[in-house]
Amino acid sequence: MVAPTLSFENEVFAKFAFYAGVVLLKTVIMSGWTARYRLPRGVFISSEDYVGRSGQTMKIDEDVERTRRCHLNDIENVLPFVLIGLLYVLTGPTVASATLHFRLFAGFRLFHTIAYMFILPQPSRAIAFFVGFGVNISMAITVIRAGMF
Ligand SMILES: N[C@@H](CCC(=O)N[C@@H](CS)C(=O)NCC(=O)O)C(=O)O
Repeated sequence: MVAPTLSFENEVFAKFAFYAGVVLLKTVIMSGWTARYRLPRGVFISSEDYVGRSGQTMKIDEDVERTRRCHLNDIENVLPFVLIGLLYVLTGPTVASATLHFRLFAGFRLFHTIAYMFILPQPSRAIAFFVGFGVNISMAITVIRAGMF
């Protein structure tokens, strides 16, 4: 068995890097998604953004706000996944168990964005959130137990 290191020699780490990369990229893309609504609609976040745009005033746009909420929800969940996941890799989980955790998190995080941005009926977004939340809790418990014993 390969020692549980943060190295691509370690299959668990390689899988973690792949899925963490996917969800981090998705989080980064949310900025572009927000801009896609802001620019054509002339909806900006701060007063200085309106300088030189005659006739445009500050306003709230539901699509911009929805995209911002989706982005914030990613930040609330993806950053803990990356941090807890790194520690979890070092606990030496089996490849099967770790892959299940990573796939569930990444898959349901992507689904959370689809449910939020395309306004799927609840509880679709709530389910997507709770699966990812459960993965983070499960990995955190594994890390805490490994540190205790
Ligand atoms: N910060 C979240 C914590 C709970 C959470 O993430 N809930 C999920 C499932 S309902 C969600 O998609 N919340 C919407 C959001 O964060 O904008 C909130 O205020 O809702």
